[in-house]
Amino acid sequence: MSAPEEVRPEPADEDTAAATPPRDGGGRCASGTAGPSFTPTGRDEPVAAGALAVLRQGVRASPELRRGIWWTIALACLGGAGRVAIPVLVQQVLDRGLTDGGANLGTVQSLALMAGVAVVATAVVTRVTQKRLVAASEEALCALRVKAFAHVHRLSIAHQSAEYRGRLVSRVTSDVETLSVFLKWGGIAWIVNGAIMLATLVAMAVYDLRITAVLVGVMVPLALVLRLLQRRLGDAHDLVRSTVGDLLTVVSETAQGAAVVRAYAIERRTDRRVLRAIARWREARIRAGVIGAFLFTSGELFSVLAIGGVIVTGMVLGPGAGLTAGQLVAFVLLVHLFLEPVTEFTEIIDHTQSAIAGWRKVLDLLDIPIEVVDPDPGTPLAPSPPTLTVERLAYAYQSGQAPALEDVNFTVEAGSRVALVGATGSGKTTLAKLLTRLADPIEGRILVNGIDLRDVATESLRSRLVMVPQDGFLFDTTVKDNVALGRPSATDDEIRRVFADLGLDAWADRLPRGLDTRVGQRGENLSVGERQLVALARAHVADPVCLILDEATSSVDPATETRLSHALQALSEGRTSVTIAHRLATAERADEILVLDRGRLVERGPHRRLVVKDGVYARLHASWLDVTAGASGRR
Ligand SMILES: Nc1ncnc2c1ncn2[C@@H]1O[C@H](COP(=O)(O)OP(=O)(O)OP(=O)(O)O)[C@@H](O)[C@H]1O
Repeated sequence: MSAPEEVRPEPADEDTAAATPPRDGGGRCASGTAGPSFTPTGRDEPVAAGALAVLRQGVRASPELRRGIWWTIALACLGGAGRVAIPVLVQQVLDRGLTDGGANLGTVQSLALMAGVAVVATAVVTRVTQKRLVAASEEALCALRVKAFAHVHRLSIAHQSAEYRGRLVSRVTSDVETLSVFLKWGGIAWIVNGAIMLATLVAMAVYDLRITAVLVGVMVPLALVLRLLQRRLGDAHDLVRSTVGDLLTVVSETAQGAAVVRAYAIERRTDRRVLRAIARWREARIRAGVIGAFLFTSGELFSVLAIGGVIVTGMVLGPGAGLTAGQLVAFVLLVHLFLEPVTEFTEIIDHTQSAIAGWRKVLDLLDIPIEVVDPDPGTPLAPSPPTLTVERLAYAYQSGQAPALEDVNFTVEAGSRVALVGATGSGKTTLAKLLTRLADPIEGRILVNGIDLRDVATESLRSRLVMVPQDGFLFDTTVKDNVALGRPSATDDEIRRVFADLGLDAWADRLPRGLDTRVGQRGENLSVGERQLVALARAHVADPVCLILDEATSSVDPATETRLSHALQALSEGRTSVTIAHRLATAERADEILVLDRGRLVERGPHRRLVVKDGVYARLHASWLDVTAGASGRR
């Protein structure tokens, strides 16, 4: 593995190309045109939305932040006023309590008491303000995470590809996290520090207008420098957020594909890819850090210049300036109070820009339109096997891209078993996803018992029409719990009966701890075929009236193959089923076969008829026979 230092970012390398799909005019497409209207990566570059616009949108997206905010601001300003009051009280003690005739004990005592009360009250008010801020920001952050997570789940399948997963994780986790410091401190500090500086300026101007004017004069260039740097810092933080997303994408993909990486001995290439992503992230952070550091030192530098300016002006004006001893001391304290927020501002700007960059990314995610809108209330489906009618169906993942499905028409009779076959990339999975409404067609419609799928009540759709995906995703819990996900109310006996119905009871009994065997992360303790067995049991316990099945493509051992095919047959009994058939036997057993070729339905009919035609199915069948013969020859 090469050292990270040797790695240099290569903007136009293969990985960038892989991680950044071509942009199509910002990823948007006109309404009614093909495909989703957003390309997640398309927005990962700094966008034009200004910081204030992001803040406004952000607060709108997190109403928790507005709750009681005026009280918090009022308390924060009260705390600020308390801090400004101390120098004024000190001045009063010096000028009114200590006169030429000696100390005026009564005045000193009452002023000292007032100062004491001011100090305690300021501390209490500041603590209450902090508590309110922390509570409001944690509530807002939690709600924002939940909202972003829920949004990710409702996104169309075009946004759910593995390529974007890392970025989506980054949006829900680290991008939201950038808001934390800003919401707990930075946001309110803008208001409080601004108020303290204003109040201090007024107090100083009352004591001496000339010295105050010098102080302001020194600070004006700093304001210009800060403004200039702030924009650059914003861009730098935007880049940091984008590179974090890219890094998570590469790392999650590499971790998920660890077996393939090892199998093909592509560790070095994979390492290089990860290191390149790390290098891009590191460089982006360094750039943001350098600008942030420059900002901070600028604040320090101008503070020193301001103090110097005040001292020199004081000396030039001399004793004839007309300032009392108390006013002089108060003035020095006020200068200190004025400069404290100035240096703090440089830090706040850094946090603010980082938060704005993160917020922008999260808001962009929430901005991705939900294309599959739940009907309200929607029509429930009858509890009997439905007839499926597909009319002029078309779908494209991206605008401008060749459609994955085009002008597809067919009917699946109630209770019949249909096999979907076709070469890889012919559109089988896309059709299955449209049949289960993971996305809506861009043209045409799907009818279930004459009801447009878009009008079917969501709960009814999910319980009556179930999809068993190819990878049969399992959660890191027991076999029983994974099956129970199909119907959480299912009892242990019912789950055992499901395995018996599918002829899988003997297999389940042979598992190390029967149905209580843990399946590991993503079900990795089980083989691909066994995972699908559990997924079939899960579908059976849900007791749907219509099944959309995607057979596992990986070759499985003969015993599991037999179990799978028996279980599939038992599962589709008395149900309308559409199975993406990757196996000869499944296609042969179906009542009807639909043959897809480059997104179009090119043949349909029973096996015996299609196999004798000189068409796509006959060729597929011939190649299956070859593969099967080769496999049995090897055995
Ligand atoms: N998330 C996606 N974004 C963009 N294009 C996609 C996406 N998923 C699939 N496609 C494209 O849509 C077309 C149909 O893909 P689909 O997965 O439906 O084919 P398939 O017949 O199921 O293939 P296989 O048998 O290999 O699973 C292909 O050209 C594919 O590249």
